[in-house]
Amino acid sequence: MNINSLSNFSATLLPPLFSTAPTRSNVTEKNAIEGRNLNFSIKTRQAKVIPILRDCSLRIPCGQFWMLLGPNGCGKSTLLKVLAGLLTPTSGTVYVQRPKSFVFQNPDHQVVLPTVEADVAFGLGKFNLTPDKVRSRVSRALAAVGMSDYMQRSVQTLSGGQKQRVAIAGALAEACKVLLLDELTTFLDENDQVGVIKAVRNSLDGSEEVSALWVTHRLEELAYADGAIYMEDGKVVMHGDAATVMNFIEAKQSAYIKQINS
Ligand SMILES: Nc1ncnc2c1ncn2[C@@H]1O[C@H](COP(=O)(O)OP(=O)(O)OP(=O)(O)O)[C@@H](O)[C@H]1O
Repeated sequence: MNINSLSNFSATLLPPLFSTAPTRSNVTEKNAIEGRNLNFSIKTRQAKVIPILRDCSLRIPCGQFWMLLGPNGCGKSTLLKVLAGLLTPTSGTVYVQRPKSFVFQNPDHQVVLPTVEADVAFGLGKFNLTPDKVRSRVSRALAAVGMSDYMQRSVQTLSGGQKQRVAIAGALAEACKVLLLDELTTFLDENDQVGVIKAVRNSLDGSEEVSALWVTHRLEELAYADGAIYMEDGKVVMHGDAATVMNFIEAKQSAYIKQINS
């Protein structure tokens, strides 16, 4: 069943995760990402305030691969952009380990240089590294995403999934601690979907330092995750280990099917 069918089905609200806002002194060092009581609203031209995120709290431990799920329009991308610092929350507080990197849904917005090697090396210009160090970082990052054999390839000849993996390698080469990944598999065929998701899993498994939050509406992708957050209507309604969240969503699906059949 498509997860979008559940959007109007009632959800259990969680008790608050935190009693205080995260600051440099009270943030849990073992967490890569913490958001507390995040609200985000937009104002229309008629000055009407529309809430998009409502009191969202979340906590993602270091070194883990988490997914953010929920029906279309529930606020997943908005929450990810708030965590990335691309949007400022109306209220609430955010802590995300640095350096962090946001990988877009459309790799053509991110993979821009002529060859794979040049593209992955692009972000390293600011570090003043020797050519040998640059090459070594690029090789390691491409190995982590299973793209070592593509170093000299023209990016124009890559599939969508391979471009996504190059974009992820670019973030890894810069020693990013947190990857924020926005619906990377939406436009990919099944092979490329699995390739990209395994590339992220592999890059985390090879380093305890990297954590990732992956936005998706494909329930089957939860099989690759350590933990997950399920949202509806701008709210976080469930978070925890991947199996618990999977059970929660499946129970909602069963209850929904029963309801429409009764
Ligand atoms: N700048 C904006 N102006 C008006 N509405 C917005 C704006 N940004 C987001 N929204 C609305 O906020 C809600 C959440 O959008 P968001 O893109 O975060 O959802 P999503 O869960 O990522 O959706 P999808 O799965 O379809 O990508 C949607 O109803 C969207 O139309």
